[in-house]
Amino acid sequence: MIEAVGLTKRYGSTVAVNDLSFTVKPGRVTGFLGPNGAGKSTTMRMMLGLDRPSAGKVLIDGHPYRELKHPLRTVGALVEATWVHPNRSARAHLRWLARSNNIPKQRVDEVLEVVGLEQVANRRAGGFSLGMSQRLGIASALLGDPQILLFDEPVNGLDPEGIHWIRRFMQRLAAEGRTVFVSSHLLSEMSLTAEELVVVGRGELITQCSTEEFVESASTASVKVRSPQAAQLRELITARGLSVHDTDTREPDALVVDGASSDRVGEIAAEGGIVLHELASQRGSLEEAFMQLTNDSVEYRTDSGDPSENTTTLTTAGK
Ligand SMILES: Nc1ncnc2c1ncn2[C@@H]1O[C@H](COP(=O)(O)OP(=O)(O)OP(=O)(O)O)[C@@H](O)[C@H]1O
Repeated sequence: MIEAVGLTKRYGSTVAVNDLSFTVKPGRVTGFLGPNGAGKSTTMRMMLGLDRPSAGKVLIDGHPYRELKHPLRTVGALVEATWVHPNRSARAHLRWLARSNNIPKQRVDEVLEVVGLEQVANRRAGGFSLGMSQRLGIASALLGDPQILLFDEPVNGLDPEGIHWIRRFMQRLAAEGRTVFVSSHLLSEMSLTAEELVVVGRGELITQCSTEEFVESASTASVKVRSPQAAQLRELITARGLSVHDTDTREPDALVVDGASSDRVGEIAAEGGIVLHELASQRGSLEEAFMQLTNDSVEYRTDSGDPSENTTTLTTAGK
């Protein structure tokens, strides 16, 4: 389990992470979702003891990373492109890593097999594709057989097959009972990968909830309806307090009703004896709605008044 408690990181006047508290539980993939610059990498670096919090703490199974007796056996991470000597083979790289961490040599072949690199294990890692390098990075993270795994934007730059593989692989690790925490700036990607989400915007927590709940709240529901009696239908719907507008293409016989189900619109039409030619639920773009949510929910406010106070605070509006 990972616990962030009041985690804060300031770089001069920039507040990269502000009073962030959340919990990541084992047995499921938890997505760490936020637009670029939201503070995800900074948070992950603090989790791994690579950066020191300005305030607050992160506990890994109850301990700060720096106090872990066997860090590699507790947490595995893929946080940035793994450095590999280009002339070294994947196997040699992993053996070197295992040796320097007192991990038995046979574990190297196990992890090579788990990530599907056994066929290319003796090839120079310098000639690996991005997808293969990611697999090698994951093999390194798995060397110590850790129960906790952190991945920072693992699918960036991968082709669809590579993305699919990583997604399935993370789900498999979670199904084995591990704690899997993975960052992304794409809600569409996280909605396919993660069961639980920790959502951040400009360093602050927006929400922690199930992916299903978040997708539901982030996407705007509307209904498109086409009728030869559109004007009459518009009146009936408006009279019931619902908001109606034209379609983007301004079709004369079509209307869009916001925030209503197709059932409700169909019932209203039936009550008025109105003929319908089309009745279709529509979902706004998930990504657009998410950007809106994360942009709207936080705003930067530089404290004025006291010039000695060189901090930027973040205010959460509309929580
Ligand atoms: N070493 C640093 N010095 C100064 N500012 C930093 C440093 N590292 C991060 N920041 C700032 O902190 C904020 C959060 O950055 P961070 O990289 O953690 O975000 P992110 O959510 O991981 O975004 P991305 O997906 O773009 O990497 C940004 O405004 C960034 O410019």
